[in-house]
Amino acid sequence: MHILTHDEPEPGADTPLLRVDDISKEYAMGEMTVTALRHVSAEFYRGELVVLLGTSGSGKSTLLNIIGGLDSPSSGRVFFRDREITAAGEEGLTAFRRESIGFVFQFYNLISSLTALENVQLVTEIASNPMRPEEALDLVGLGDRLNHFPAQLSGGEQQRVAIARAVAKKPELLLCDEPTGALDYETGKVVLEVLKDVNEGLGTTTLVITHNVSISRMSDRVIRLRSGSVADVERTVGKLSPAQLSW
Ligand SMILES: Nc1ncnc2c1ncn2[C@@H]1O[C@H](COP(=O)(O)OP(=O)(O)OP(=O)(O)O)[C@@H](O)[C@H]1O
Repeated sequence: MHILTHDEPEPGADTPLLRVDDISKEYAMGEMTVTALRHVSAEFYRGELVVLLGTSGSGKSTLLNIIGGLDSPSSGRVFFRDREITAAGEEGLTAFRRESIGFVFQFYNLISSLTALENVQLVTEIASNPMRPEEALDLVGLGDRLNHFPAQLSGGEQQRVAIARAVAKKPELLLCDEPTGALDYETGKVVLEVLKDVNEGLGTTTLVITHNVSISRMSDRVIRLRSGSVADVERTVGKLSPAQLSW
């Protein structure tokens, strides 16, 4: 049975890898102001797999983009270990994204004129301590598709190339925005298996945005957003593997 208990830090993992401290985000839309996030605080620990759950418009992507240094909050602070990334400046943010963060989006964002291997090489060439691109593609089960172009790959395979590209630089934090949103049920599960393997095999702290409550059962913790606020944080007891999930 799946039981959730209230949030407690993992034993021995009391220093968060990343901490979001009272962030709010407002967008000016002509005369109007849209509030995407309201006083959100959260902590993410090394090696965790955290699911960010919430209905459309609840602020999930905004939070993920701020965590990854793609966007900045209107107020509040974000710390990566003891470094305040909200005070980093453009150059510091670029280095943070390049070295420490891997992104996986719903639509794979591969370069169509480059092979799977070349798409991954784009990242490994600029990272300071990457794995070999072949190794990254092997990790996602695509060691035999190195020279395929995106159009010669299925949606699930393209998403696995995108995951290989994101993890090849050995980021400490992998941020995934609806990674199975464009995939059918079975293919989605294969992609979730790859994310689990990366999380467990490499110890990469992983955040996964989803609308799908069932996917939260493969997480260590679930953070639920509602109208831009954290509605609930729960630890998953009786974690399931993606193969055991159904929806
Ligand atoms: N660039 C922007 N300009 C104006 N408003 C924005 C912008 N980005 C997001 N918003 C608004 O902020 C709120 C939160 O958006 P966000 O994309 O973070 O939600 P979400 O939970 O990820 O939704 P979805 O599941 O549909 O992707 C929404 O009301 C959205 O319309």
